[in-house]
Amino acid sequence: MDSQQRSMLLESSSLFPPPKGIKLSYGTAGFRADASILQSTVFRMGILAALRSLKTEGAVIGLMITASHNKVSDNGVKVADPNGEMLTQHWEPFADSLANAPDPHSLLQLIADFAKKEEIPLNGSKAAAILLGRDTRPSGEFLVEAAKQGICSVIGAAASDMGVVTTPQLHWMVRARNKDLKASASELDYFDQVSTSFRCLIDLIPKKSHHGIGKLIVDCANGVGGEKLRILKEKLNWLDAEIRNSGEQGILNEQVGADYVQKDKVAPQGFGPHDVGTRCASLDGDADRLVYFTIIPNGNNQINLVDGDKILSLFALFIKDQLSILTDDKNEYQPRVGVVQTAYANGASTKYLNQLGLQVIFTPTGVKYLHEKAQEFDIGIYFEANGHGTILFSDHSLCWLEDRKSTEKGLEKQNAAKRLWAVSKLINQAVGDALSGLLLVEAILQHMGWSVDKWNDLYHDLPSRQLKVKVADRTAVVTTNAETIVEKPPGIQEAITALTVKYPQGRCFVRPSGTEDVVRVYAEANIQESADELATCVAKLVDQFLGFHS
Ligand SMILES: CC(=O)N[C@H]1[C@@H](OP(=O)(O)O)O[C@H](CO)[C@@H](O)[C@@H]1O
Ligand SMILES: [Mg+2]
Repeated sequence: MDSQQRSMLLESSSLFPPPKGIKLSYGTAGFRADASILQSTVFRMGILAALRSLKTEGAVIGLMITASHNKVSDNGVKVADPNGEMLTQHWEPFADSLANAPDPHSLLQLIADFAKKEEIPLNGSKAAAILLGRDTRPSGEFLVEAAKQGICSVIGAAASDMGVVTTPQLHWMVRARNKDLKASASELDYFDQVSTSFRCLIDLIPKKSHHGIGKLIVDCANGVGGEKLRILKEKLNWLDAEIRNSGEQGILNEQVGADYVQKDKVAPQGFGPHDVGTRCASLDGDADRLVYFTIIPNGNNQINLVDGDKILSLFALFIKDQLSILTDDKNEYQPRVGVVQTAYANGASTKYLNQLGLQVIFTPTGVKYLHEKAQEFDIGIYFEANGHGTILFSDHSLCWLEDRKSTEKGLEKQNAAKRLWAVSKLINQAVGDALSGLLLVEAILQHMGWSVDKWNDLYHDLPSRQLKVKVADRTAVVTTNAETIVEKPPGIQEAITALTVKYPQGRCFVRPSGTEDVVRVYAEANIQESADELATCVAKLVDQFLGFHS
């Protein structure tokens, strides 16, 4: 590292002292904490993003400032790699050390050692490019400034501020700039691609199933999704959607949004008995999660939840149908389709997907794991139960589709190829995206002529319950087998198993959250009372083993 670089880093980092007595961790989805303590972390992630760009031959790297579904006073930061995916896991320990370095000199030493090990040129000879985005949190403004200062303290690095965007939009732009070589890919290009491919799917609907499926109402969590959906709606003359909770009045994520709706299984604020019978959807604060629901008549705000597992099942079914039109000759090339879930997937969904003849694979929680697994297939579909997911198409499957849609003689086959091609353009190839996911759900329902109830009837969820337990040190919980078994502390797994076997169709697991300071408990059983009871008993167990008892 040359001396100018050294002094720039020392000088700028002295302006951003880290919070005292707090250990930060990159976690399931980047750093998250109360926004007031995050300036130094975001500044340092600006440096990391610049180093990552230098390491990847000047590829564009993304830096998103968001705390997703967490409360408005929180914020967070995560890095997007060149193809728009989450930062490579191999750099996470470096992110942790950077965030926790106690003073400018130790920070400098860490950077120098890491740059040497990774052979990153730090002499100003190469350029680095970073795209910045943020959600609607007020703290985003000053945190973006901290990120810019971090980026600018690496010689040769330049930041482009994309302003307020959804998390998936930022990932999409990063990918487009690197992979599709659209150097100027912007939000407008995103809207163009998404709306064009959506229209293409609608135009390809066979005439006989062309009957309306009625209005959709979307809860936008008082976050960034409201404004973006409004823009999309203007571009699409076919989208009968009413936008609610767009942030003009209510508070971000407060009794609204996909996380609230999915975890508490109640209607968000602003929804009520007058919405009975209407198809409703909910986005989270940064619009990378999507769930659907309907309001139960006289149900005291209770809902029928149509979660990520059911969105996954709808997508899988549609893709399977189109592929079977396209490849009815068994001698033909058959793309390998795979489905990826986590332990939070409802057992009934896994059973349904298996019955469809699909290969289902489990990974630990966190889209970085699901995404990685889905990439092993020609068409990989992944979803977390909470509504985060997408469909990945391999380069090989895209070439095949491209060829089939132009050379195929039969109209039906040609249309099936065109539909699958449009799906690959509509659905975000970088990360789960509530807006493009919503448009794909709407297009498929319209294609099938299905009501939301018909969709929800694909299978019936096993009753489940999720609880959180505050413990002294959640890192004391170590799990294995895609988080379904607890290895440490010793004895707790045996106790959980002994409780679980008492309930018909019982399934239960615990794991430390990667985004909150809690241990999560998940229980499933044949009836709701049993799922509730099992979850409560296991939560007590967790408290006995790990609670604040001296
Ligand atoms: C049970 C649950 O919903 N967990 C969520 C939550 O992670 P935890 O590690 O469980 O806190 O936030 C992650 C990031 O948004 C998301 O990927 C994950 O699915
Ligand atoms: Mg989110």
